[in-house]
Amino acid sequence: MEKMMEIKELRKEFKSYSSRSGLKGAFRDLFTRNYKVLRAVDDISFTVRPGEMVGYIGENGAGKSTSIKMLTGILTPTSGTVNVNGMDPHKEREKFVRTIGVVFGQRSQLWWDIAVQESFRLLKKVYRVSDEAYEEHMSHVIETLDIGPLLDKPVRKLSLGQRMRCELAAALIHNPPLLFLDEPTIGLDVLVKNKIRQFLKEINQKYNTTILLTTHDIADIEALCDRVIMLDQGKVIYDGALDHLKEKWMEEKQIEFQFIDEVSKEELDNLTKGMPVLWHHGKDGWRWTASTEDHDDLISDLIAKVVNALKIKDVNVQSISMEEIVRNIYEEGAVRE
Ligand SMILES: Nc1ncnc2c1ncn2[C@@H]1O[C@H](COP(=O)(O)OP(=O)(O)OP(=O)(O)O)[C@@H](O)[C@H]1O
Repeated sequence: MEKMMEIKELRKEFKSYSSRSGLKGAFRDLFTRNYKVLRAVDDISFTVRPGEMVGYIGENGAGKSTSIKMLTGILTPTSGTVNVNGMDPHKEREKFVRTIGVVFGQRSQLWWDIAVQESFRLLKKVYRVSDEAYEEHMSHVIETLDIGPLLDKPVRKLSLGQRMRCELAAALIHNPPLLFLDEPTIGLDVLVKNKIRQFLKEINQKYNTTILLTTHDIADIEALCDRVIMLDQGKVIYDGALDHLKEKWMEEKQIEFQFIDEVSKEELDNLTKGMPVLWHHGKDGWRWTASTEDHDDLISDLIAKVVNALKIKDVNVQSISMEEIVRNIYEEGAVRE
């Protein structure tokens, strides 16, 4: 099997030093420091084939950025091995960066004060892209992303959506076989989001570009990725098809109750003892959601029990959304078999 990325037992630990109090403590700190070890990435392994679009997701602090930094050669692993596009990203850094494109939503690789076009021209030089290759490839990119009218504007004059489209174009100047995208649609309106998603699909189809996509917007993943890798506390807790996740969780129903009086979780748990129900807190103490299996009898039973015991203002039965599925999985920290 051909591989674009092969990650084995990858680990990154950070040491954080704590200082002791007082003068004596400070004196001791001179000789021996107390430190704690935080394992941000905890022996993760996976492979990615050429042309795959993989959603790389997890809660804040799950270890996504740290692992991507290792995959792009910015950080060295504590242990484990990384092979991306046939190289060790850290050891062969110069050669390596020519073969990848990176978009970090929050950081720009365009120069703030000069026209977008000038940034593109500089990057073209850095990546040693020939005029012909640039013309052929970029005229299409510029057209599809609809950034022609922006090219002579300095980046600082662009809106976020305009800038993100230019960032994407910049990451593609050398037509890399591999793209790392970190929150490429954050803060954008739906139209721009769709345009970017459409564009990513296109380049994936046209050039078989491999894409690793980090996002908190599950709709990005639904639109683009057949596969998701989910991290939690530095570990891979799910690696597989998004559809499969849906199948496992979609059989659920969410029943949202709005109560007249405040209720506690204990009360609700007691009430539905013996039933396959998980209670989640809503926006306030009056709102609770019960997740349960999708059987009519069960749902009627559950509602009947709650309504008999507690005064309710409103009740609402819904199928679970992808966002919620992911949130539930994060909360439980594991994927049910
Ligand atoms: N340079 C560092 N020194 C010490 N701890 C760090 C460092 N970088 C990250 N961490 C810690 O490692 C853990 C993983 O962080 P990381 O940034 O990889 O998470 P993330 O999944 O990318 O989160 P987010 O979605 O917020 O970007 C966190 O607990 C973070 O505080």
